[in-house]
Amino acid sequence: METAGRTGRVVCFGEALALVADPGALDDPAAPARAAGAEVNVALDLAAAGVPVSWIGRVGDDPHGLLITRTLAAAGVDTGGIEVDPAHPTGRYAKSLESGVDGLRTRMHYRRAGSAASTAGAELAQRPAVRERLAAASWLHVGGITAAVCPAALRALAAGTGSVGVGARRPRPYRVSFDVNWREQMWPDGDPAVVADLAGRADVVLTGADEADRVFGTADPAGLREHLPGPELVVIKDGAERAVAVHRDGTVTTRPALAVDVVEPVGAGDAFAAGLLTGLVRGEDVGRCLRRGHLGAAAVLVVDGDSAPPLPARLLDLGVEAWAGLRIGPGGIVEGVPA
Ligand SMILES: O=C(O)C(=O)C[C@H](O)[C@H](O)CO
Repeated sequence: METAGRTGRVVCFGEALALVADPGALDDPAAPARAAGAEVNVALDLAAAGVPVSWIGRVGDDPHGLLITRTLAAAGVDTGGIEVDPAHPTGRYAKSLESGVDGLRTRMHYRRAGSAASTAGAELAQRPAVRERLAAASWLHVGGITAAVCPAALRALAAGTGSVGVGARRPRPYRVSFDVNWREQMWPDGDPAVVADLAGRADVVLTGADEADRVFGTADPAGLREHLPGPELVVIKDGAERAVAVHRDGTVTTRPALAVDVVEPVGAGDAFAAGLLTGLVRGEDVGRCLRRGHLGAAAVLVVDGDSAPPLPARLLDLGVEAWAGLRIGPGGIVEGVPA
């Protein structure tokens, strides 16, 4: 994928959330927390992999907004495109582990209604700090949560005024990656049309197999391509099994996932996206990019936070059998240590 003459910079746009450590403190706007939110996670994971990245969006003029901005900056993410909203708080969320029929599962508790992110309007796309960053970017990364929380801002980007936006005239000076991130509860009418439309305008689409079924009516690679003829690459993540990339000409690249002793899964999809983008930004072949996605996801699956640096890049070069023999746990590689 050519992004010649550009800096390799990725711009991530979405909702920042404060991940509050104690669910009982979720209503406290100063509760101890970590930086989270899908595109914030992607930005942190990209920065950890050494990819130049900016995060743009709105945070509240409150301790959590400051924490998120400082966390991003400390990780090396460009924060010059962040807007501070004096009138609305930063969104918050907490997670708890609860037992379900198939064992322990994560439950997420949100305080995001009326958040600073949700007030980002059409003017966001026109702000000089945003236009400058997009003008210099190789990639814009957004997703279905952005579409639900910041619809006006994303619509403006999708309108593609001039040379910037999800729907800007092609060839655009940068690629757009779109993570479907379907959240049923965020779409009261249950209609996935907006998300499907945005995905169709992107260059690279990431989707879980289950959400592909829900949003496009199929997770079958060929069938999905009929719904998404435009993107260069459609990546279907099939849980702990594999990731499948369907190229525009219909050819398919598949890479198995790693065996992982999962601690907590939130953020793994974002880490997969960051890994994939890391490879794509660097012009690597798609199989290697999928492996980078798995290495990123595995690193987040074994921590209770929502972002983490990817596992060592030397694992990318393992043969098929050595890769299949790896098992990753909280301390790193549990089985199948390569020489
Ligand atoms: O699940 C959601 O709706 C969120 O916005 C949280 C995201 O999953 C995010 O990745 C958590 O850090």
